[in-house]
Amino acid sequence: MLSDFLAIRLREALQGARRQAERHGETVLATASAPVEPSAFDLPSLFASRPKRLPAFLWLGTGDHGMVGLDVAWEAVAQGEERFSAIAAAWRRTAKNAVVSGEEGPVALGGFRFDPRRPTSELWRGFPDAVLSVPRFVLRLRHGRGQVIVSDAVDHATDIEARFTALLDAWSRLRELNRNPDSTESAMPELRERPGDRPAWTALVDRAVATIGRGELEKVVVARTVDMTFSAPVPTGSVLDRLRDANPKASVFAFERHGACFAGATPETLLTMENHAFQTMALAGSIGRGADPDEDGRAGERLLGSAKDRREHRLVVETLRRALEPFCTEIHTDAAPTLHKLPRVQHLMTRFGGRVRGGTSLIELVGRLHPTPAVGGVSLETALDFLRRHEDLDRGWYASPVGWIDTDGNGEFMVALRSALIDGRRATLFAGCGLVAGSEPDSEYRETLLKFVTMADALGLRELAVRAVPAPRTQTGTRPRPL
Ligand SMILES: C=C(O[C@H]1C=CC=C(C(=O)O)[C@@H]1O)C(=O)O
Repeated sequence: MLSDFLAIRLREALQGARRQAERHGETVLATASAPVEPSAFDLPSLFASRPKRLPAFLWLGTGDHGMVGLDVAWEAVAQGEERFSAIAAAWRRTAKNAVVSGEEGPVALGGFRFDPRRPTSELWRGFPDAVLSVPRFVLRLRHGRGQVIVSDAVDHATDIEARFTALLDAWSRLRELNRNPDSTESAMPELRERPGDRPAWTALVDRAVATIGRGELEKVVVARTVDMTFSAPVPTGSVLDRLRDANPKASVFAFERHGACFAGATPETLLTMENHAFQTMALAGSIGRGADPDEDGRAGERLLGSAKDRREHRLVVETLRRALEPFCTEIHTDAAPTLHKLPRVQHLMTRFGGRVRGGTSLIELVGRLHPTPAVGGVSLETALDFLRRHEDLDRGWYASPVGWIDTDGNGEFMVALRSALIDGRRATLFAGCGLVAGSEPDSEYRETLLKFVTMADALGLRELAVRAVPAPRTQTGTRPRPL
């Protein structure tokens, strides 16, 4: 049962929303919230206990902010190049009219497709070009406090009492499920590389470097996938637990749609906004972690001193600055890149902060920034054209913005890296590398292995060998080869 307190607020919000819907002749979002004891819930287990096929959302930010959303009260879907402005406009209208009873208004979570001009493959069938959803039930933990937020969409004909009872019933069923999280049975993963993958990667990198050599491109980020198969359905709750525990500097996300779950632990902030203050970062240029502090320090120094990685990074910094300038009254950045050390890999990072002009929309600005040259390239159109022709892969939501927004327009969007699409007994893992003049297929290949490790580890694969074996330039074998 909902607490009496929340039940009173919910009925009040539903009634208010119905009056508003009668006045305006459109659907209105009703939201009620009340405090809960934060320690009563474990967010990954709550996510994992969702009934099959119920849409579910998980967001674990780098601070103490996390939330789980279950089911959908309101959703905007958009297709095509204008997807960001369409979603921004839909949210602005809905947020403005929402009827709120309690401290917290509705929170919407969503994601975007990397390139809407590429056809959607079977793999990403449940993930449209852009979706923003307000979950029906959200449990949000922030600053050591917890809130349950219940939302529903109401129109002039909604039977408020029937809706109220249905929400109470649904919530008590979900609370029951929270006590029975998914099985922790070992799903015994196997990771196989498809036989043609390594030569295809070598050919792709060679082609990109040749295109760069001809002066047609400065940088392009190419990506590849590996598949993991499991003897039983992937226990998502344990995977998300492991992602959270192993990646304290990353934001952990999971979006479950139509039975498939897109999840990851990404280190890259695309844009956060709070009361006109924004933050973003350039993250590009990578090297592995050393086995001990000395070796690790030397690897970091090599990365800081690598002309190739500095060029790869500088293009992101310059492009971000140019994209932000028209929208900002103030921008400050780190004077030089620093090392961002993650468990298996370290990156060059330049942080940006400042203030946006009044009226700037978080989602529209996210659309202006995406894709940065950390996942796309320079020049952007030539890089996208290169990827459309030569990258034999549907990126879906990988390398794209995922995040959340509230009714004041504050929120957080990350670039969905170090991620995988989990569907029953199969997971497809994604990783990419920035290529500039001087990039080499073998070392870029090893870099993708380092990037796969985040998800491979969480999915229970203990030893993803990151071997320094040079790739055979031609390979004709047909047997799958373990990595
Ligand atoms: C494209 C990815 O990483 C980006 C972010 C950091 C470093 C990168 C690099 O060094 O290539 C990439 O630009 C990925 O993880 O799939």
